[in-house]
Amino acid sequence: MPLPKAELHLHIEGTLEPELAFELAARNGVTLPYADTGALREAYAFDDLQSFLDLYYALMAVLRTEQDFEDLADAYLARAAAQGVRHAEIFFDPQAHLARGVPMDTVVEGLWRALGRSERSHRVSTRLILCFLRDESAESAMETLTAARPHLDRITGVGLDSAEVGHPPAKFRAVYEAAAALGLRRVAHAGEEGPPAYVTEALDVLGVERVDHGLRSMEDPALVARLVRERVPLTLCPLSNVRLRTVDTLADHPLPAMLEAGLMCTLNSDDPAYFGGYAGDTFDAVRAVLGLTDDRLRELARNSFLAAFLDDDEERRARYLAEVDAYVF
Ligand SMILES: Nc1ncnc2[nH]cnc12
Ligand SMILES: [Zn+2]
Repeated sequence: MPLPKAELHLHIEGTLEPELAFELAARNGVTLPYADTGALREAYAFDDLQSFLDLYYALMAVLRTEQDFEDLADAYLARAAAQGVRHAEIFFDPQAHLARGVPMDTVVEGLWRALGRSERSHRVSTRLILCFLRDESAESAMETLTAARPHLDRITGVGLDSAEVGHPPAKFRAVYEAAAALGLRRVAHAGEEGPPAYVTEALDVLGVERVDHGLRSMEDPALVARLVRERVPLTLCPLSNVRLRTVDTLADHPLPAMLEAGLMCTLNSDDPAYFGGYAGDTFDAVRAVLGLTDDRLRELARNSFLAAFLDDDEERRARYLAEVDAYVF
């Protein structure tokens, strides 16, 4: 039985496995520029974040109907459950779909068809987090939030993703203020490829409660001290960092140093269909390669539930934490 855990950094579009991509392409009459799943997998050799994003956005062409989004989310939840995920906070990128003529309604309601029954079908509780694309304009982000207004009963928070460098968090001050006024929780990618100053800005200007990645915080000792002091959760994604070449190899990943420094780290899979592993695979990999002790793995699992947006269901959080404490490695 795998260690119980929460997944807090997961792009649902990044769970699109090649097999499902071809199935949806056939269903929707979309022609993919790859002969088969093997040829598509061969394209998964990335130089950096942008080279990944180019393929990630291109493959979304197969996602058209509510059924497609439901199937995508259902496939993810089944895989996650098999790897010990008990709670998943799932990002989605509505602007990438709106730009292709797929309405917000189709995306949110399609995802919700899977998420709304996930506790029964997979024993996984869920939250949905709407991400703004930071390489689009601040006005577009605000329009997206407005388009999401009728669906806020399904949406727990907002996030910020896509190409980081050159798109500092402060660009999105107004939309984060509007999101906070609507009662939405706030997270943002920062310090993945961008500098530590973006992490500080995400905290101070956007008011984020968790930092997605935050890897480059390690370059700034004063920032590390602050993150430790304020117990800011970082949603780390080591397999993603290797595939996008922010670290050379998994053995070079700063996770052990980050834990040693007292940072509140969590382990996540980011875009598992592209980066070679889901949540359980990620735990297995860091255990094998970085030699983390059972106590450290338990700490990472506990952190994931402590950092989850479960404030409206503390009983559930306590149950999940008890499952972690009772786990025998
Ligand atoms: N790792 C990542 N960084 C930024 N934007 C993303 N969108 C999907 N995956 C992402
Ligand atoms: Zn991400």
